[in-house]
Amino acid sequence: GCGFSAPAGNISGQAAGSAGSSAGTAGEAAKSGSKTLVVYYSATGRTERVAKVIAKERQADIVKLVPLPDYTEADLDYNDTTSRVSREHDDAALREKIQLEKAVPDNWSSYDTIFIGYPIWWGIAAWPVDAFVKANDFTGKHVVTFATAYSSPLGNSGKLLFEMAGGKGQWQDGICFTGSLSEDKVREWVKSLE
Ligand SMILES: Cc1cc2nc3c(=O)[nH]c(=O)nc-3n(C[C@H](O)[C@H](O)[C@H](O)COP(=O)(O)O)c2cc1C
Repeated sequence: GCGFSAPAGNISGQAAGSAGSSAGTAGEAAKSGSKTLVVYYSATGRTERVAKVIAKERQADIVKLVPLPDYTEADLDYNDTTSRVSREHDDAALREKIQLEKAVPDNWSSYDTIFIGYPIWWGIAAWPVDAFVKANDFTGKHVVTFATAYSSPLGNSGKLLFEMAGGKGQWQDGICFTGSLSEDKVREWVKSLE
């Protein structure tokens, strides 16, 4: 078995754009000169939803990682042992060959905090993120990982990415959102980091 079960429910719709303002957060960030970037990969949109809430909450820039070529629905079929993800899962050499449309975000050196988001694939970070982590220097940066999954935790996904980054930067395990996504829960988590 693949060790994970189907989601308990669909993404629950939360009204976007609450009346709450994050101006205070932005003000504090501006004062300390801190600049945040949210970088994510998302195959089916769940991690993207979380990433957008984080970026809004932190007044951060946001960048989506796009694999070249991108994954089709058939590529993502983990029940098919011959699908692209299944073959990549079985063969680390294939994972290492994955290219991104753009691996180095614009103005990389201007950010001191980087949120990295990804879906959990077979217990680890979806591997399109690997190419991003390997292509950038995290020296002096504070990194927070986050993920979405049906049921799996972050596990050692963050530790593995930290190793791929050559042990550079100050990395902190964030959170893995499972089951139905709640934008309120994402906001709560972001606030708890401050
Ligand atoms: C190839 C593949 C492997 C997956 N492996 C796991 C897993 O090990 N544990 C889990 O809980 N969910 C797993 N899932 C489910 C995804 O983690 C989950 O649907 C995630 O929220 C998708 O995020 P996205 O919409 O940003 O791509 C897997 C999905 C795919 C496509």
